[in-house]
Amino acid sequence: MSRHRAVRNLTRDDFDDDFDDDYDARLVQAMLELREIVGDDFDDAELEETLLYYDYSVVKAVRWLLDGVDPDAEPAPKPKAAAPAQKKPAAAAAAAAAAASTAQAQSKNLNKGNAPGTSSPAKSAATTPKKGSGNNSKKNAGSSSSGATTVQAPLNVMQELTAGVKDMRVAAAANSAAASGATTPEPAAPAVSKKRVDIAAEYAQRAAHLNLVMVGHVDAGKSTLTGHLLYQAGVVDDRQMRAYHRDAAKAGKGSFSYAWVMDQNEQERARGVTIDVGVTHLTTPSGRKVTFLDAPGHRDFVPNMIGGAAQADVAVLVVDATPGQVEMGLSEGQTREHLLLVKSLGIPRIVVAVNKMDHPMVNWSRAHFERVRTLLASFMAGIGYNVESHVVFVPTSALAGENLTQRLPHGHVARAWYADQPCLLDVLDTLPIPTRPILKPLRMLVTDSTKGGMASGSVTVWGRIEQGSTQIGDSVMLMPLGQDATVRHIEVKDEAVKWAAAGDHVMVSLAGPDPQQLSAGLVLCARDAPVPVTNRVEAKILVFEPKVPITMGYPVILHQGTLNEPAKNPRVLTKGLDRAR
Ligand SMILES: Nc1nc2c(ncn2[C@@H]2O[C@H](COP(=O)(O)OP(=O)(O)OP(=O)(O)O)[C@@H](O)[C@H]2O)c(=O)[nH]1
Repeated sequence: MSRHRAVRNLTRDDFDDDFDDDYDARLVQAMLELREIVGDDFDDAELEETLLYYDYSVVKAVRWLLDGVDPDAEPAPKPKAAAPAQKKPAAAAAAAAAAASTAQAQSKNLNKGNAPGTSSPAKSAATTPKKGSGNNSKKNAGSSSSGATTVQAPLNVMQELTAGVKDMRVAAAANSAAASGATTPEPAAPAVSKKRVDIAAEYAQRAAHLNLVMVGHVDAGKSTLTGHLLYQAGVVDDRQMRAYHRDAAKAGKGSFSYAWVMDQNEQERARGVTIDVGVTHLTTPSGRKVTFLDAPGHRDFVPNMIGGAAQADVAVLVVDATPGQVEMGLSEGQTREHLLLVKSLGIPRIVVAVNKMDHPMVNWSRAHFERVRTLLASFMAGIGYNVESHVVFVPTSALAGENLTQRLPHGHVARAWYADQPCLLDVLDTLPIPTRPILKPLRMLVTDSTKGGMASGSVTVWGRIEQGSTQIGDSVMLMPLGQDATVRHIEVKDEAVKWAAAGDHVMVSLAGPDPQQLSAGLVLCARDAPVPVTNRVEAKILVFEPKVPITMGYPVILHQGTLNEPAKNPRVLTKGLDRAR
């Protein structure tokens, strides 16, 4: 790009002495980034002009070009100049260019003697960018309750507390920002662009998607079951599986070879326990997409398990059918703890895989299966599950791969009592798919992040979209940082996509945010409807079997996705006995 090129009415020669190579490099970099996002619908001059206007901010330029929204617009009484061009008349473009010139000059302290009337940068409300924005603006303003500092409505269950906690965490970090004047940003005018994907329409065409979390006591067989299921479903091919068998046997862990499909890191394999939540996907025979979150069963990793369960629609509880194991898991083990957590997180349905049915002490005995079913059903009913309608029991052998993706074959020892009944995959294929709030403003809880990504100068975040949707080019915001960002790349199930919606586990590359400030627990929000910031959460808490009285000052840890924070000054407002339902 030429260094002295005229940009419509804005000519660099006007202040050539003050442009240096640094500025050229910034412009070239910004041009490249902007081009990557907006595609070929705008010519170089338009991109350059917009970037100059917005002081090289790619995020703002995208906002203007794709959404038709001036990100710097304020409700000023008298517009002083137009925002930069989005296919607009030459006169307006000239005004914008002049304004850009002024803004640029000011930003570099050029003090070139600006013409009267253009002495302030043209960052006031300039043009009404696109039709329809007014109505949406009102709608969004109502739904975002900007500036709220207290979550007012008492919430019904602990699942709601978790939602509230998001705000609390947001507030905790925002408090420091508030000291420097930062507050919950005002909702900006929403965007409507002809280039945008109609996500609601595309979503209606898309295959159903279900998120499952595998929970249960340590060694019940969660990873083996998930790994074997993936192998039988063809997600893991024969060659890969042979390598797992070979490597596991070499390490003296032959019985864990299917678990190695899920337990990928060295520590997990050496210890024979899951530590991190493994995420995998398969497509069922009916075409629905299922995401598996393989949670750790060991008590040391319960916070990781909560992080996984918080992202799930349904829990698959894996229990060891060998004598004494269910009793143990239910008395002090993680079967009990996981069930309580799953219930408190609001997961409405449970599929129980009564596993290790092949074990010589069980040998696919109906009596063992029924014993396990009775014990668990009684416990689950006690914590509020409607076992009849919301819990399904399936006998399985994860190790032998029986009753996972195929029903028990003729001649199988259990056919006398389980003939032609559903295998695990059949059950997963018929579970109801929850309704997703895709039309609400974007909320994605960041569970992990890194500097860099699929495009230069970006950061990458992972998480599940809780509500709303996003697409490439979207203006978004990381809260509570209040940092603007532009969506540059999206992956769902390891595939690049143009958009993603509520329920999707996504990897999103963003242009704009400061990589140093990234952390789990941030919320990626719609720019025009950011999540409100608060430092108080009022919640109704579901308490299971309290062992000590809960009083003022009782220490409370709040879990939000992968983030765990002690609550400050917890106070009990009202007490009441209300059985869990
Ligand atoms: N006999 C028998 N053994 C099984 C079965 N499923 C798993 N196992 C064994 O149980 C042990 C633990 O299996 P994992 O899959 O690692 O158990 P897990 O529940 O994922 O363990 P964590 O994730 O660490 O809680 C391994 O030795 C498996 O081979 C089964 O169906 N039958």
